[in-house]
Amino acid sequence: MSRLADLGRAGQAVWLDFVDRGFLHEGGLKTLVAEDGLTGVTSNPSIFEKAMGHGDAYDEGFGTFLGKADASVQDTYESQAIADIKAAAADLRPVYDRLDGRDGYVSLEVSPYLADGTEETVEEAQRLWAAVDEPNLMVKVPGTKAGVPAIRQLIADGFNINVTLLFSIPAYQAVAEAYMAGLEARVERGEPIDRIASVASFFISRIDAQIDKAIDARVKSGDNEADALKALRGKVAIANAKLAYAWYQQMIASPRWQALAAKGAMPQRLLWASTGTKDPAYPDTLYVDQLIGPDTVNTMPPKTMVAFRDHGSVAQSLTADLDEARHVLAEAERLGLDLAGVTEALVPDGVRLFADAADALLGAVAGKREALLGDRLNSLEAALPDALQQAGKKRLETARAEGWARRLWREDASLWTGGDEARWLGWLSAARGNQVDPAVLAQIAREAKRFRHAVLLGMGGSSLGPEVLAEILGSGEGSPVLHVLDTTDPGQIATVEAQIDPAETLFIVSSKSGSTMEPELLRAYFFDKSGRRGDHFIAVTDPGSGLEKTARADGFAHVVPGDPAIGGRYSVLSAFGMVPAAAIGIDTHAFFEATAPMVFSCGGDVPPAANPGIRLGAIIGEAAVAGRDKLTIVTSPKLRAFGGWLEQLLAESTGKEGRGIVPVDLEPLGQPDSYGEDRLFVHLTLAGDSDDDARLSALRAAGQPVVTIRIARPDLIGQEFFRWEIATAVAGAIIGIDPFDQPDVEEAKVATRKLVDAYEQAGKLDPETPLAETSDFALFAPAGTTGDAASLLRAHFAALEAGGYAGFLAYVERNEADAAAIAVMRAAVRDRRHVATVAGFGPRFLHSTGQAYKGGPSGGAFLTITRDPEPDLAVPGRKASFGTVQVAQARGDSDVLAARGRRVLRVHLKAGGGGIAALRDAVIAAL
Ligand SMILES: O=P(O)(O)OC[C@H]1O[C@](O)(CO)[C@@H](O)[C@@H]1O
Repeated sequence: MSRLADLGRAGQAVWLDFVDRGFLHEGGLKTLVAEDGLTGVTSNPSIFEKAMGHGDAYDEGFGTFLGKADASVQDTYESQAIADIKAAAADLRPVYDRLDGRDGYVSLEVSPYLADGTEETVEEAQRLWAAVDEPNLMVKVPGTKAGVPAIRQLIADGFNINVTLLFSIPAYQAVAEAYMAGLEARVERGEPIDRIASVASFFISRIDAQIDKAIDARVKSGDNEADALKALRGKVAIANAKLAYAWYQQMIASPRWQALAAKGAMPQRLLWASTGTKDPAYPDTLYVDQLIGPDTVNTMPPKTMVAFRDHGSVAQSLTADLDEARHVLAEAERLGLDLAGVTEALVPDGVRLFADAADALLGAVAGKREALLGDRLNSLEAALPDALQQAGKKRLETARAEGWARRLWREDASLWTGGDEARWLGWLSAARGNQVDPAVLAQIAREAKRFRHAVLLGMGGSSLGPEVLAEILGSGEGSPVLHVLDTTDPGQIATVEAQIDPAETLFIVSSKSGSTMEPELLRAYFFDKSGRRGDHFIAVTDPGSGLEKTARADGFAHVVPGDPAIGGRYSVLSAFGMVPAAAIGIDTHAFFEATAPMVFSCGGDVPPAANPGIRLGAIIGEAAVAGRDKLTIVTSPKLRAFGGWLEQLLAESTGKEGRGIVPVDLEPLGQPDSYGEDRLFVHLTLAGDSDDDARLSALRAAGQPVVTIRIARPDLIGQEFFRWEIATAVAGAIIGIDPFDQPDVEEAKVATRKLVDAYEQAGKLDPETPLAETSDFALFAPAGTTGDAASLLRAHFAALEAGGYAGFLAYVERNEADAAAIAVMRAAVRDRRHVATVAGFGPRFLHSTGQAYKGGPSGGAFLTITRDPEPDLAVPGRKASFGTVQVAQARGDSDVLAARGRRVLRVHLKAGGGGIAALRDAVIAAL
């Protein structure tokens, strides 16, 4: 028999500190059992990282999981770890049976991420115990402050526990106490204690590594105790272990333990861990040779095992030279070597090392998952300037070390401002398709087939998501066509009205708050038009809202509740997106299935660098804080509508407190020299769609940052909703704001309401005096500005500085012609002034980008465009028409923008003038 077997005869169990699939499959463990008398195996996150994080030995096992859309990386890793642990448990089972449960164990560690949570540790240990389901399992639990009460409870509950990360005698004593207390609790309940096994894993080499480092530093610096210090090299850890064992012997002899032993309790053996030498100057069997004694375990890395088999020496060393051990520790103290400090620091250090290993492992599994999913997962590439690349990388590393992915999913508000952010994270779980009842969606889909048209009445988060779904996925066969009305523009309302027959139309009134003015007016208008047919109406609103009451009173076909823990702009994967989707015949079940790979890839178990949402968030957040805060959205033609949704998400979430991201959508692509240093381009492209590749390549070549997101099929657009929600939340954390509120939107709403209420009283809006006029338009601006129309326009654009941006806010019908005229103005301003340009139709943008224009980065100059609505439309039960409300909204918002120090010039297009085309020419002339 080998020297290792001699250790067994000396009373010390030999365990292997290693697990690997190939080794197990080849019968390596069985051989050690047969030839070396091996009686146990330990694993930890680093061991699994070495086994699984490299090479392809586990690919077959991973494959059965990873190909599935909804397999989490954690589950995938764990399934394989558990398979290995079960295989090792099977190999050790004959030992366990032969020794009647006194040995033959295999250890599996709880997640290192839970080391600070008692309850979480207990739950995780229970879960692993059930998953492995082998009597010779030991669950490994760190002996941290939070771990000790968990250990006590787990022992009381009858689990076998290997306590890990013990470095100091006091920490070990606390654990031994917890073990006894756990057993005593069982005795008190009349439960057996004779089959409960536990070991206390005392780490050796890490202590010497730290102490020796301190010794070497002092010797190098010429310490006058150099010789005494040098004499302690490689001795302190062993001395510490010997004294721990001496305490164990006393404890075992105590009446308290003896009482438990009399009831059959097995002692909690001391297990020497970290017994491979790190310092090549030491004999490689040092931490085996010196620590041999009865009722102990030494778990060895394979290398140490090989070395000991070859030249280790077996003697009862653990109890020998105790005085010498005491002397070593006394000397260490005299010389100021801080053993207590070292052993204390090694605990969090050890937790961190295991967490690092777990991150590396989960990251590696996530990488394999990405490869296996292929184009079922949308891809992301980033061509970034060096500084941004580095900042992003650094951020991902900080985010990893600080556990951002886990904290996000754990709804930890300290990731942001520590305010009420946790109340707004319902969108995380909604992304799995469980916010809205599938049976209700199926019913709506069926019922909607009797309508030819569906009109969605809602603003911002209630309209922009459904618009993307309708534009990109379209209606199913036999289902109605969706029209989105997020406006008060009478022309636009009339255009939609002309396309539908209200008697054959389903109206979906969507408002989370149920109190937003525009959908309320539109509901009143179309309810009348439909002949007050409640059965043609569906309301989507948060429980208890005013809209819910109206809908019930008017006999709406459905009132579908939203989740109050989801803000409007994060609501597309909840009822607000899915009800309209179902109504137009989109298979919502299939949609969530197609979205799932991204949801799982962005999971809390996927470390930042491998997490597509956090990766993107790091890029856009770092870009924003570095001044590249104009996130310029470039889409391939079929994805065009996505920009409108994304604008709201980014602007309303991040644009506040003078910080954040100003999204730039639908600005025509220019030559590289048109752009300043404030851009980050994001290109979303659908396979088969045509892009302006030449311009994009030119931008990349000119050193502009370009992120490219590729989408293989239209139904994968759901993945981008989710990826961007995560990215925006993460960018919010980097920018340092609360990404779930919209503090500056309210002010414009209040200003508008004031104007509308005044109108309801007086029958007219307050008169205004134009600053200047042409035959085409009149100009209005806050007091203090003077000049003719041309000079006012010139001054407006001349004031733009690098890093600023020009806004065109048009309170007109949103149609192709006006959009084209605005695009021409934007391109001209961009090319001449080298600033970003944004545009929005009012009041649609008020519920979206309006937040960032008022509350976000300064430097915006806004040209607000209004006109007298002709013909106007009356709102049932109100004096103010749609047209009046729209003008009030424009004026209210302009006032607030001006009050925020933004430059605002309002152009009112005259009836009978040249309209927006004339304004376009005047703007170009003014540049
Ligand atoms: O769904 P609601 O409550 O009508 O709100 C619509 C939109 O208005 C806003 O509150 C801004 O005014 C957005 O955040 C929201 O998406």
